[in-house]
Amino acid sequence: MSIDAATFTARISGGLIVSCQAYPGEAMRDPNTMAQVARAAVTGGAVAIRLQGTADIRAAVDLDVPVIGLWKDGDDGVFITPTLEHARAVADAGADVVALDGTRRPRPDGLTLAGTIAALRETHDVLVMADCGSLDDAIAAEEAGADLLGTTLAGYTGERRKTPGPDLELVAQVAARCTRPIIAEGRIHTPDAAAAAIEAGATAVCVGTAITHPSTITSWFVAALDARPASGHEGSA
Ligand SMILES: CC(=O)N[C@H](C=O)[C@@H](O)[C@H](O)[C@H](O)COP(=O)(O)O
Repeated sequence: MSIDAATFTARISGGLIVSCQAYPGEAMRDPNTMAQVARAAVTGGAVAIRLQGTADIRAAVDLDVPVIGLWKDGDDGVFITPTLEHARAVADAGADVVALDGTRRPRPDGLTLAGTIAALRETHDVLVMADCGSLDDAIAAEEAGADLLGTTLAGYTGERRKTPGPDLELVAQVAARCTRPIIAEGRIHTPDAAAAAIEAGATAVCVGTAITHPSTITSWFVAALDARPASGHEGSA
């Protein structure tokens, strides 16, 4: 399905987008598994789903909420849908919105962000979400023609401190300077943090790890238990 920017924005406004991703080598790295997790998130009220990889996007074509698709190639530098070719493949797989690196860093194919978005639009009727790491990124991405601005890369590009929770200061800065809808994304680990991101000016929030990455969630609980002095009630043998 193709969806226009106004309709998409209305659908996600004030809502929760759930990012369903498993990383290379992980137990849940399987398109059908991710599609099932996505369906469960929709049951819980997700207004849109973010999926990584063309196979995962194709496996979730039956979702009745819009899909934000991306293709991570590597994990260093420009790796979120880094080239026009990646962006076209994500659109071909059926994503309604193509999320791509929205930073000002050089892209591996030598295109600018504006050139990438323009060329993608020549061949595909999709929206573009720019994953940004700073206010300057967001301003440049808006000028380049992005439909949506994400704070996805805040804390990962060297321009912003990696805050323990969401970078609410950046959300507020982007809201004050830019006109495109803002998706607050990155390290939103609690319902209160999600609400705070909307208060800071986000149009919608996107949560990944805290909902869909059981290994990390488990490690949070384990760390909390390990941090306690050894005094648990062990019962009698
Ligand atoms: C920086 C980067 O590579 N972010 C990725 C973007 O798709 C994902 O690994 C994150 O899980 C996603 O942004 C959601 O964030 P969080 O998992 O913190 O809720």
